Amino acid sequence: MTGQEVLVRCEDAARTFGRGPTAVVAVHGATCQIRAGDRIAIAGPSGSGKSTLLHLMAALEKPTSGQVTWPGLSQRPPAGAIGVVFQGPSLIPALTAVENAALPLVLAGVADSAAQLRAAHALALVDATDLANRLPEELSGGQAQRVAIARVLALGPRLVLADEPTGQLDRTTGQHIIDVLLTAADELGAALVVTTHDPTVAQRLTEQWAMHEGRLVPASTARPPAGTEPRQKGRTP
Ligand SMILES: Nc1ncnc2c1ncn2[C@@H]1O[C@H](COP(=O)(O)OP(=O)(O)OP(=O)(O)O)[C@@H](O)[C@H]1O
Repeated sequence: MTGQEVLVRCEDAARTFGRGPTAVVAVHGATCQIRAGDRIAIAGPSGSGKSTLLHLMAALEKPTSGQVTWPGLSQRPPAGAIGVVFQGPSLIPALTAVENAALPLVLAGVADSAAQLRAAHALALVDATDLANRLPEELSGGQAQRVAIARVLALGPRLVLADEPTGQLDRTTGQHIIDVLLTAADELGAALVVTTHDPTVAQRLTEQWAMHEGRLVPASTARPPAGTEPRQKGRTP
């Protein structure tokens, strides 16, 4: 088990939007790392910088100061190795669930038949095999979110970053989505980071971090990550 391998390292990474008096510091210098096998919740109110921090980790945003590196991933910034699940599932309406899940693979140049097979496997991981031939309009919010998660899993990511994946769902469905993410991360051997407003969602992850006005608050480790070595003291945050 590569429990100590660092997948993402943020060193004093900050992101400011705009300039001058109207500039918004979305993330003040954040220092943290995500390791293989981690199960981390990042909680915080709306506007506290959770999405921006996730985007920095996913290389969707560049830090305005400090740096983000991916020591355990072969490509920098990593392509495909980091999967991002967004709050709204944003499936393509004209494509079936399996076609949606296969789309990133097809766009990456994987042959259609192989992409469909991998997509079908990913749908099975999220318990959505029976939804494969449905169009997005025929799916409930929770079902659509499971398909969106399958779309990410089909790429075989080493790290899954889920940005408020339960934000638009009722509590029971939201908890099911967390079950699905945890099971799929275990099956894939991927690390998992989930941002949330909901403390009951945050408690489902092994480790809880928090954002407050753009600052990452030190972690409280609820329990040691399953299958990994005990954490070293002084880990940040
Ligand atoms: N592209 C952008 N341009 C300008 N300001 C932005 C941009 N993205 C985020 N911000 C600002 O940065 C701050 C942090 O936003 P962010 O979306 O990271 O917070 P959040 O905690 O994820 O919020 P939510 O839970 O509502 O999604 C907010 O004040 C937001 O308005």
